[in-house]
Amino acid sequence: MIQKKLSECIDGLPGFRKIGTLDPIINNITFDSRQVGPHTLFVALRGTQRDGHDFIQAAVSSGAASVVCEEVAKELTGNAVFIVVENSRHALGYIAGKFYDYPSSKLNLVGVTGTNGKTTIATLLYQTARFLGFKAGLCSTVANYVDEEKVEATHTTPDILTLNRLMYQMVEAGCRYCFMEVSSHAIDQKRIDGLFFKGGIFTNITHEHLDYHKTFDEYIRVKKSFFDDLPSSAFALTNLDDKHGRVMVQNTDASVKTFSLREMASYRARIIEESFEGMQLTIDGEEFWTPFVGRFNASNMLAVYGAGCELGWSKKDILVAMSRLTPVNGRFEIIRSEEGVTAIVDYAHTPDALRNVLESINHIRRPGQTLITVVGAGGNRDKSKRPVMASEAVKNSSKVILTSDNPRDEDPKTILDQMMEGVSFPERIKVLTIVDRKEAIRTACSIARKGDIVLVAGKGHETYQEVKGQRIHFDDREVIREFFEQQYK
Ligand SMILES: CC(=O)N[C@H]1[C@@H](OP(=O)(O)OP(=O)(O)OC[C@H]2O[C@@H](n3ccc(=O)[nH]c3=O)[C@H](O)[C@@H]2O)O[C@H](CO)[C@@H](O)[C@@H]1O[C@H](C)C(=O)N[C@@H](C)C(=O)N[C@H](CCC(=O)O)C(=O)O
Ligand SMILES: Nc1ncnc2c1ncn2[C@@H]1O[C@H](COP(=O)(O)OP(=O)(O)OP(=O)(O)O)[C@@H](O)[C@H]1O
Ligand SMILES: N[C@H](CCC[C@H](N)C(=O)O)C(=O)O
Ligand SMILES: [Mg+2]
Repeated sequence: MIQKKLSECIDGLPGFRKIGTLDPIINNITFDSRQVGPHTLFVALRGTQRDGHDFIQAAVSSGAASVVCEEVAKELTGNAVFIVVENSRHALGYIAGKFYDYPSSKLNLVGVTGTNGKTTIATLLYQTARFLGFKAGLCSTVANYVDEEKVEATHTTPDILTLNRLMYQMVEAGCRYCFMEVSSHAIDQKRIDGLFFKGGIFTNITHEHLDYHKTFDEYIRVKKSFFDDLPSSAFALTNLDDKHGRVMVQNTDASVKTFSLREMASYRARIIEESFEGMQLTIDGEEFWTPFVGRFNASNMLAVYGAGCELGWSKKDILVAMSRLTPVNGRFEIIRSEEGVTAIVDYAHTPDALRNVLESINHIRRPGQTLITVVGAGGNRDKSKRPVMASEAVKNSSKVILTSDNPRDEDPKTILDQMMEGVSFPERIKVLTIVDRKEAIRTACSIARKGDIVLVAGKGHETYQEVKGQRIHFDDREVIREFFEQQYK
């Protein structure tokens, strides 16, 4: 167990005011009053729903040894030592690093940001590093890994305490590398404050999370601030095929490197051949086969290659490793029926991802093969993407079944109505709405004939459906397999 004196935890913290004379032992840090016990340092954060300052008394009553906060209420009772700071979130990042002895500085930490492709790139980098014989860690939407030990993920980017704890474990396990997704929520909420990055990768930025960021400009500003804050010792690898690729790195001190499938760049690739089995690519003049499908995945592969080169790995070794990579859970996962139907489960939950996946399928499918798309949109999330996702689905598919994703606290029927608003009247003939996702998937599979393709989009690796605060077991792949097996009997 880590134990430190409070003075060690806050040593060097800029501009704090201490109230109290004691220097208690700290063996736990939390920002949740419900997790407080003796020797705990409680950090009060102002959140989106609640204000942690309202729980200071509860934390102190539960025995908190110290409280970091932005203001202290006069009527508080107890004998905790107060550390008053200007910004508690920033202080938390600093203290978390200090408490765990800055594990990120002992790893080569690479952060991947962008609307789509983060999980894919971070996971493939982790796989590549391990293939090359290095111990490595991963922080991703699907799962976290401390070398080969899996740690369940709750967020795309965990909070800063969890991150430091995971990285501390990675260092203890002998890891040299850590690959992590950096979500825009995490940047905004300072969940990555105080981390030492060796590199940053930008994938793309398109419509997403406007419920949180309000405007696209603000979403861009937040993503860009990740690169603005990178040190000069880091690399910033950006995608020139995205309209905002150059803007992202225009104010960074990091060494800027670029990748592109279209124009001159530090790292370039070309697709030679594509099928549902994979792609033949050339990268840096070397030809190789990858089991991934779609132009967007060629871009992801190139980012992996570029980052590997920036980390000093041998080009040949990277390419050998990359040809052996295995697909990422729930990303373009193919399930074939005995009847000759191809079902594809994919995590596309943004308009751009959906368009990309559909375009990739359309590029490969032959005339006569019908494409049936099953898709929904999450509740308690960006409402403005709903009609756009429906419109993309209808534009690029033969038939569409609109259904529920994770409705969360919303009425699933209302979400479907909002999706329908993106479908013009003449096109509505192509669309069915079925609220029950299982029924929607089964209907799509039963309409499909030999050679047809069913795309089930939005939930990918997820093994649950979130309805009114409850997670009910649900797995798109299970539903498809079960249907295909019954059909064959
Ligand atoms: C909107 C959002 O991002 N919320 C995240 C945020 O919560 P918050 O700061 O708003 O918390 P809050 O509920 O307002 O509470 C404020 C403070 O009071 C404290 N509190 C509260 C109650 C109490 O009794 N005692 C107490 O101390 C809370 O612990 C918190 O510190 O910080 C929490 C701790 O890190 C997160 O768990 C929480 O994620 C929620 C569950 C969530 O759904 N987040 C999603 C949107 C998210 O973060 N997604 C991104 C990107 C997804 C992508 O890949 O596109 C991700 O990185 O996963
Ligand atoms: N480079 C890319 N450009 C556009 N779309 C992509 C790209 N890579 C993957 N996708 C699409 O986006 C979906 C999500 O991919 P991935 O999980 O890698 O993204 P992510 O950025 O981690 O998403 P999240 O924000 O939910 O964590 C994939 O299932 C695929 O449909
Ligand atoms: N990280 C994204 C995932 C969305 C996945 C989709 N299935 C949904 O629930 O909307 C979010 O939390 O917004
Ligand atoms: Mg992800």
